[in-house]
Amino acid sequence: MMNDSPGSPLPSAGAVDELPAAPSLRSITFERPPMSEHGLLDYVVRDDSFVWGRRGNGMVGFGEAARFASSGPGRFAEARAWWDAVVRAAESRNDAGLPGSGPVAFASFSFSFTSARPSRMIVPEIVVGRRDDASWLTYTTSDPDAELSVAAAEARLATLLDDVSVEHELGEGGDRLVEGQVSEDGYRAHVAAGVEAIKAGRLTKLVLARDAVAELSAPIAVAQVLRELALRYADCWTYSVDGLIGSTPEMLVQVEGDTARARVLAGTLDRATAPAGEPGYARRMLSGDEKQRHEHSLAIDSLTEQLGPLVTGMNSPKEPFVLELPNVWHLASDVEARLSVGADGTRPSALDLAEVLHPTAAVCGTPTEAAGALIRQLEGMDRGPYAGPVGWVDAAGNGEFGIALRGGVVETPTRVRLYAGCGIVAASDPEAELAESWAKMRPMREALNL
Ligand SMILES: C=C(O[C@H]1C=CC=C(C(=O)O)[C@@H]1O)C(=O)O
Repeated sequence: MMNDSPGSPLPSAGAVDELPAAPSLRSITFERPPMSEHGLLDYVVRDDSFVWGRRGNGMVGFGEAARFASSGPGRFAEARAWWDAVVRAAESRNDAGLPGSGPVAFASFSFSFTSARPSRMIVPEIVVGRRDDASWLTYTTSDPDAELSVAAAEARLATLLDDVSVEHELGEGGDRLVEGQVSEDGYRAHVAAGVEAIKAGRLTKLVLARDAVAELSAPIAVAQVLRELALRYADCWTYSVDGLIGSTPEMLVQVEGDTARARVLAGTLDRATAPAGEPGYARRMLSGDEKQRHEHSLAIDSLTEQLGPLVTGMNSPKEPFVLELPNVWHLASDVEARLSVGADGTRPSALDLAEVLHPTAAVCGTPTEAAGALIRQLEGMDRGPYAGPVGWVDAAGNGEFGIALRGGVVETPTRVRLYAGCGIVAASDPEAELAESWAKMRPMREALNL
C-alpha cells in the first residue's frame, strides 16, 4: 500500500516506464579548511536554505540547480529514475571524495501515496558540508556558460550569504497555537477506536497522529528556529527541506558504501512528568514495561523484515537502550547491516532503501496495509511529509533519510502546522497518548516560543 509493491523487498518493484528528462548539471567540489563543531550552524542564516545536520556534521544547501516533484504510489520510483538520470548526465569534479560531496539532492517524501503534497528532490546550487575534520563546498549549475571554479563558487556563496534573514523575538505579540484538523477530543476518540480495532484482532499496532497550527504575528524566522533545534536537540537530525522543518531522533536509513544503519524508536516517556531524583526511573518505566517493549519490538521487526533480503549480515541488538532527549525518553535500537550486491552488480542506494523501508511500524503499524488503511480512515487528515522520509542522497548512492518527526510544515510565512503521533497497542490509554503527542510537539513549540 504505502510502498508501490507491499512486501516486495526489491526496489525495482517500483520501476518507471519512461525516464524523466533530466537537466545537464555540471559541478565542482573542493575541500575547505576544517570548521569547528558549531561551524556549520554559522551557515544556517537563510530561511530558504536546505539543512541536514547533527552534532556539527551535515550539509547546508543554498539556491536551486534542479528540482523534481512526484506524487502517488510511484513517487519514490520516479524520484529514483530522475536522480539516476541526473547523475548519468552530470559532469562533476569532486576533490573531497566523502559521502555527501559531489552533487547531492535533498529530498522529502510524503508519508502516504494518497497525499496531495508532492514529494520533492532539490539539487542545491551551493552545498557547504562538514564531516568531523573535513569540510567541503560543492557548486552545481545547469547554466552551460557558468564558470566552474573555486573562486566562482566562493563568490556565489558569498552573494547568497549576503541576503540573510531577519531575526526577531519569537512568540511575541499574539502568536498562538490553535487546533488543527484533529481536535483533542477527536484524537482521544481515534485512539479509542484504534484500541478497539486491535482488540478485535484487525491489527496489532497502529500509529495515530494529530496536528496543531502555530499562527504567528510575524513571519517565521526559519533559520533561527533550526539553529535552536540543532543546539537543543543535539542527538537528533535537524532538517529543512522546502518548508518541512524539524529535528528528528529517528533514522530510517543511513547508507555509506556497503553499510546501512538505522535508529529505530518506539516507546516513549514524557520527561516533564517524571519524578525528580529517581535514578533508573526511565529504564524501569520503559525497559521494564511490557506495553512499551511490545511497541518497540514491532517497530524493530518491521525494519529488519524489510531490510533482511537486501543485506548479507545484520546486527540488531537484543535489548533496546534508553535514548534521552530534552523532552522525552525513548526505547531505541541501532541496527547496522552489510548491503548485498544485486544481480546487476550494484548495491541499493539510500533512496532505494528509503522506499523499501518506509513506512516502518514506528509511524504506521503492523500489519502495514491494515494500519495504513485505518490511519486514513481514522485520522482523516493528509499527513503530507510528516512521518515520511526526509534527507539527502549523493551520486554514489550514499545518503541519510530520517523520519520527518518532531517538526512541522511552514504553510505560509505566519502559519506552521505541527504534527505528532503515538504508537497504539491494545494496552493504550487515549488520555496518555494525547499527553504524549503534546510532549512530542514540545521541541517545535519551544523553538517557536509558543
Ligand atoms: C510518531 C512519532 O513518534 C514515533 C517515534 C518514536 C516513538 C513513538 C512512540 O512511542 O509512539 C512513535 O512511534 C512522532 O513523534 O510523531
